[in-house]
Amino acid sequence: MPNVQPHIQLDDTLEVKYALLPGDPARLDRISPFLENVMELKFNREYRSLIGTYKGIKILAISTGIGGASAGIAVEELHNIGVEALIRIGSCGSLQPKVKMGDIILVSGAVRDDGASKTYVDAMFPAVPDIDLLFACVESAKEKNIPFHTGIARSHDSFYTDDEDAIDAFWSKKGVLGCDMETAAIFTIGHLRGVKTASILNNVVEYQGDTLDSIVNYVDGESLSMQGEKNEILVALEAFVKLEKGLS
Ligand SMILES: O=P(O)(O)O[C@H]1O[C@H](CO)[C@@H](O)[C@H]1O
Ligand SMILES: O=c1cc[nH]c(=O)[nH]1
Repeated sequence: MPNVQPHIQLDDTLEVKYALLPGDPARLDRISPFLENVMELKFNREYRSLIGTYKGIKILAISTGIGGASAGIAVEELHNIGVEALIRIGSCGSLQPKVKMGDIILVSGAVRDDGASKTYVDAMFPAVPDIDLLFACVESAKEKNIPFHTGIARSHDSFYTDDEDAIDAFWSKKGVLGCDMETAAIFTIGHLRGVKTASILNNVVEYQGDTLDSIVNYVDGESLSMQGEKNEILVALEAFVKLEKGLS
C-alpha cells in the first residue's frame, strides 16, 4: 500500500531522493524551466509539488509555506516517503551591508529563533546543514561563477512584533547575514531524522530597508531578486548532481 502522507499528499512510489524546498508555491513555476519531464503532482494547503529530471536525476520540488511549523511537517513527510536530501530555496532579508539585493547566502548555521525546532529539542542544539551538501553547494556556485556568501541566518516566526528593528540590530551586530523563517526548523528536524539538508537564501530586502515593501517588490518580479532566485535554483540542482555522483 502506498504510504500517502497527510499534508504533502505524496507517497513512496515516487522513489525520489532529492527535493527542492521553496517557501512560496508560486516559485515552482520558476523552478519548472530548469527541469525536464516535469509533472505537476499535488497542491494541498501550502504544499504544491512537481517532479522532473535534471541531468537525468529525479528531482522533487515542493513548497513549504511560511514558517518552521509547516516546513517541519514537510521535512517529516518527505522523510517518510524516502527523500534523502533536501535544499531550501528561500528568500531572506539582509542583516549586513555587504549582503546586497539578489545576493545568495549558503547557510552554514541558523539561529533558532523559531518555535517549531524548539518543540523537538532545546535551543542549545545547533541548527546546521549537512556538511557534504553545503560543500556541494559551495563547489557548484564556484563552478557556475555565481558569487555567494556563507554564514549564519536567523530564522524567526513574525515580521510584526513591536521590536523588529531592535531584534534585527542585535543579530546584525553578532554577524548574522540575513533572516528567514524556515531554515532553522529544516536543519534541526532534518538532522534528527537523518535527512541531509542545506539552505540557500536569496536576499530580497536591502540592509535596513523596508522589509514588507521589499517583499512586495519581490513578488512583483523585481529583477535582482529574480536573478538571485535563478542562481539559487541552479546551485541547488548542481549540488544534487554532485551528491548523486558521490563528488561531495
Ligand atoms: O520566500 P520564502 O522561501 O517563503 O522565504 C521567506 O519569505 C516568507 C516571508 O515573506 C518566509 O517564508 C521567509 O522565510
Ligand atoms: O526580511 C525578510 C525577508 C524575507 N523573509 C524574511 O524572513 N525576512
